[in-house]
Amino acid sequence: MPIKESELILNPDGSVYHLNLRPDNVAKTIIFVGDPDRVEKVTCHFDSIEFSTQKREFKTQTGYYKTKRITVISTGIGSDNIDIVLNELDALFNIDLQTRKPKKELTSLNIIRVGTSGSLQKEIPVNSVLVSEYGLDINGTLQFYVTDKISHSNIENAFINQTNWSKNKSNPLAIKSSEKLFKIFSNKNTYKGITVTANGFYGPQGRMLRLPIQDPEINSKLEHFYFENLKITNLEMETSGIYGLSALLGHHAISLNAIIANRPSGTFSENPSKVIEDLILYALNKIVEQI
Ligand SMILES: O=P(O)(O)O[C@H]1O[C@H](CO)[C@@H](O)[C@H]1O
Ligand SMILES: O=c1cc[nH]c(=O)[nH]1
Repeated sequence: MPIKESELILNPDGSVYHLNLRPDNVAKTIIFVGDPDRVEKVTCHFDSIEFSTQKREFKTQTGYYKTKRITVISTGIGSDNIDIVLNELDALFNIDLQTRKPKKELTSLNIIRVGTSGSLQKEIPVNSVLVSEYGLDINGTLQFYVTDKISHSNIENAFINQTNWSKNKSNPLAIKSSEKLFKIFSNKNTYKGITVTANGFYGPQGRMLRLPIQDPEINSKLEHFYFENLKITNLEMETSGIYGLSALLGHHAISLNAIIANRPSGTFSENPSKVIEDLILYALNKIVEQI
């Protein structure tokens, strides 16, 4: 049965609904950034750009960095947007948009997030780079999918017990990064760990301005969480969604975090642009050399 028009929505020009992209606009290696202005901070290093478009917060450019065709797309803020971006990107490659049927031969994408994040460990300072070994979803997006084959219940149960996680919050899901990409992007200078993906920047990341939060001790609990040799290292808003949907759809994903805040010491980078710029170049060169 073809997928109905209300489920897979195409624009009059045949592009997918939110991203405004057609299959030939997108490379198989895709860099995700949050901020639409960060797209050009990546593509300014390209040798050529063949395609650009933007709809809402989703800005896309495709071109060549050295010998490699790469697409850069901004996802905006939050896992709700990741749900849109990953489903529509996957549709571009793995659903025949004419017949509206899934293809028999599926394409696996390489997805590299270049994002910013706040460290939860004193010894992971601002201006460092962290590669997320796991994404821990506390925002509920992945709970709408069937995740039992990709989630790690031993980590999730340890998390619920150690944090005395409220039943009123969505159940956490722990999802592993792509082993292939983790090996490529981590090195002796990068940190690694469990990245918690929250559904907000303030209360959901333990920040209190004027409003009290349900668990004022949550960040200290995250900081002290352990499971075997794993620690929770940082907080941001997209990684677990990218890991979960990529794993379910058969794509490889890795999340690279420029650490711009250190929550236990209360510090913020004096020059966040520099660590992001360095991370962009690091990611581009690894892609060309090893993907
Ligand atoms: O720098 P980006 O990629 O946007 O990532 C982080 O910054 C935003 C919050 O300021 C959230 O999207 C968070 O995940
Ligand atoms: O603390 C931080 C810093 C960047 N992005 C986040 O989501 N949290």
